[in-house]
Amino acid sequence: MSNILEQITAQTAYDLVKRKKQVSFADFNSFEGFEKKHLSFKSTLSGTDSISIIAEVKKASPSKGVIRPDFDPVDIALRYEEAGAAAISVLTDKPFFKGDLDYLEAISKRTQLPLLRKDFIIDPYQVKETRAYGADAVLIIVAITEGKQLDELIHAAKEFGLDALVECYDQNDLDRINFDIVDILGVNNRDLKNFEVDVHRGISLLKKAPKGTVLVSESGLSTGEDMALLQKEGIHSALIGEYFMRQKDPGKAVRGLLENAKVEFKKQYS
Ligand SMILES: O=P(O)(O)OC[C@@H](O)[C@@H](O)c1c[nH]c2ccccc12
Repeated sequence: MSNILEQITAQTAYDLVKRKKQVSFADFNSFEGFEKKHLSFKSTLSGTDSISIIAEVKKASPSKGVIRPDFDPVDIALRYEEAGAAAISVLTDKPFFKGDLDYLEAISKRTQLPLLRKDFIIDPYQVKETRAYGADAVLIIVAITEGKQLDELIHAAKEFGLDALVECYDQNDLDRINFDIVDILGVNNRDLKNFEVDVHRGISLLKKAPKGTVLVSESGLSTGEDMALLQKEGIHSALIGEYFMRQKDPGKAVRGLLENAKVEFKKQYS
């Protein structure tokens, strides 16, 4: 793995040493997130026949720089909720995505939707932290883990009452997943070596998961055609950030996309 993920993971490991000194593992027990009732990320994604949208709150990305200069995370999340998003993903990585754990906490106090923490998780400390700041689910990226670390993180998620969205890029990643303990699979359509997006590659990988797995197509999605195609292929959910973040009203964009998805599905597949 020689790409941006390596750089981000190295930075994360470095920052973690400092953070652990500021707040200990045990300190998290008194955080408000532990009092919040857990919302099921998994069932919200798979509860309907039509595609569900995980709408992402993301100010910047390594490939695009600042995407949304005028960034009010709580306002964006509330607009997503009102527009019919199924769940909300919140970037918390600071150095590369200009995210913040405080955004996650602030959003968790205002929305009724399940929240996914999007970060580079390499240590059970971060899993507990995810719950402490009010999330319901955590993203676990297979490619930044080694050996037993992957299963340890998935077990930590269960221990702290979180759903785990386990993310793959390729067959290698997929082969490392133990589907006895993983029930939500994400495939990133974006190749992190050259940032190219291929939705079809993502779909074929997702379809290799065992029956009953909740399937999430991630990245580079923006059209009703994309949504209709995913729905036809039996993919439960689409994770979308940049497209919404570039629209003046991200809520209106979610509503529009859900409507276009229906129109396209009818037009092409029924
Ligand atoms: O903004 P996009 O292209 O709609 O993509 C959203 C999401 O899939 C992307 O942010 C993402 C997918 N996997 C990640 C892992 C870490 C950080 C970010 C991501």
